[in-house]
Amino acid sequence: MPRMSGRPFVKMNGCGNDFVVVDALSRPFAPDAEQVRALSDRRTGQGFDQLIAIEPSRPEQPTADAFMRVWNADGGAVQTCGNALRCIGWMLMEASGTDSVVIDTLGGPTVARRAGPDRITVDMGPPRLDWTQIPLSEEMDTRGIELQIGPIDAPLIHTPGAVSMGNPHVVFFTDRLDDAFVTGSGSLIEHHPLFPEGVNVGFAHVLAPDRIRLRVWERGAGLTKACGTGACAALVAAHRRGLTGRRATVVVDGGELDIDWDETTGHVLMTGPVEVERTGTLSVYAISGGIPARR
Ligand SMILES: N[C@H](CCC[C@H](N)C(=O)O)C(=O)O
Repeated sequence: MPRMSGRPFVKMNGCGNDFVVVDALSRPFAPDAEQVRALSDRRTGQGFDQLIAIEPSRPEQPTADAFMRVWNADGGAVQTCGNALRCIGWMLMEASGTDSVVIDTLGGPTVARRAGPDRITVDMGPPRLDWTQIPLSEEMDTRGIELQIGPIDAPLIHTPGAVSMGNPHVVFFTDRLDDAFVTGSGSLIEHHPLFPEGVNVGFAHVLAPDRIRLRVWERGAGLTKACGTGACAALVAAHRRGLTGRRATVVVDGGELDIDWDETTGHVLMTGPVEVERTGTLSVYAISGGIPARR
């Protein structure tokens, strides 16, 4: 892996959703899908849910402090990542000594602000709710789309909400959150033809009007410990169904996220922790002949 090995990185996570972060502000970083997959391997690579590059802002968003590029563990480049936006926001604020930064993504610009020690609030912008914005392959009411899992006459789960936070989400309301059900159902739906760009699949159990337990089978990464955009999508979908207010604590495997669908701006604010795990240099190992060989 001549172009990647030796590149410094920072390993971070937000509620356990973990990232390898590369600084590409002054030196381009353009791994191909195969290299991303190799780096994502938790045995022979660095291991991560998403790979993140911090790049100079794009001409389309000159007021942004930086552009955040996201790859899923499966090698696919995607629009955005909520938990990573908190981590990158924290890094940029630490570096600049400011209390807020604008981070542009393929899913649109966002604003990150300090919310306490190692806690960041990200204004994720407005949810996109039209079927063409999810996107879906046919016109449907995104408050409850025609989709189900299980026998036609006795579905196990059905009529999920559909929301885009710059990336596509479908949210089922159910109390079945065990690994087998989430993994089995999520992997079935992730590439369903109703979602031309694939989809992140949320399983939300509404515990109270201000509290949701959520697990997410992520597009391109599988079952993760947390999904920031998924938590935003779950709150928006729940409120649209009259199941919660406009604010809720979303309890994910790796912690809690506070989500607020602001009535005045229509924007979704996500607040949660950031954690630095370690630093290192990119490399992958090929096990050839039983002897690890650095490439
Ligand atoms: N799997 C997502 C990207 C990462 C989203 C998630 N990790 C988050 O914190 O928002 C997608 O393909 O759209």
